[in-house]
Amino acid sequence: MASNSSINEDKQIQWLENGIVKNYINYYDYNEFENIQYVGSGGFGKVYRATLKNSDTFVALKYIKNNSLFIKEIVNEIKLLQKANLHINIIQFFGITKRKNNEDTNYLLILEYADSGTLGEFLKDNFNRLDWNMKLQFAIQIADAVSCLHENDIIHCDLNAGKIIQTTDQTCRKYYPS
Ligand SMILES: Nc1ncnc2c1ncn2[C@@H]1O[C@H](COP(=O)(O)OP(=O)(O)OP(=O)(O)O)[C@@H](O)[C@H]1O
Repeated sequence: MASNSSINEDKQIQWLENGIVKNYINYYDYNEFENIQYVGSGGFGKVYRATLKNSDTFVALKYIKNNSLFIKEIVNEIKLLQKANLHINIIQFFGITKRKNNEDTNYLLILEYADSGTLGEFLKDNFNRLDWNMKLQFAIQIADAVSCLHENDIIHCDLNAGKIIQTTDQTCRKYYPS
């Protein structure tokens, strides 16, 4: 008899596969990515930087470990990201891809790539150089993004300077609503 966790896992995988077939989730073939480089690890898996073939634009590929807990997590993250996908200070979600790993299939989220590290790293190096105008800009952007999350009934639960990542344009900060 199938256990509860494997039934749940099947349901989550079904949701992902339906999303691909019915086009409520954009799907990209893993072979379309190149220049794949490791960026860092989090609680749920690893993050890589990559480009799509024939494109110079970087994306982040967030690999989620393959078991029922993490499949649930990836489905949850996709639902959250799709709700808050249009805010300038929230990392954009582009779709998913799949990577075959022997018998297993791993799903990866395709996200906008933030190329300038975390706000925490930035503050470590620049804290004494910040003027009030910059501090105000940070506060406005953070409050604006959090307000967008709350309008969509999302609570971040772990917002800190290590979870805020930056793009080259140092005036634009991005948040990841997981
Ligand atoms: N879209 C992205 N662009 C650039 N770097 C990213 C992106 N997403 C995550 N990273 C970096 O990859 C690393 C792992 O991120 P990840 O989101 O998996 O872990 P985390 O921030 O600890 O959150 P979690 O609570 O999900 O474990 C971190 O160093 C993070 O700054």
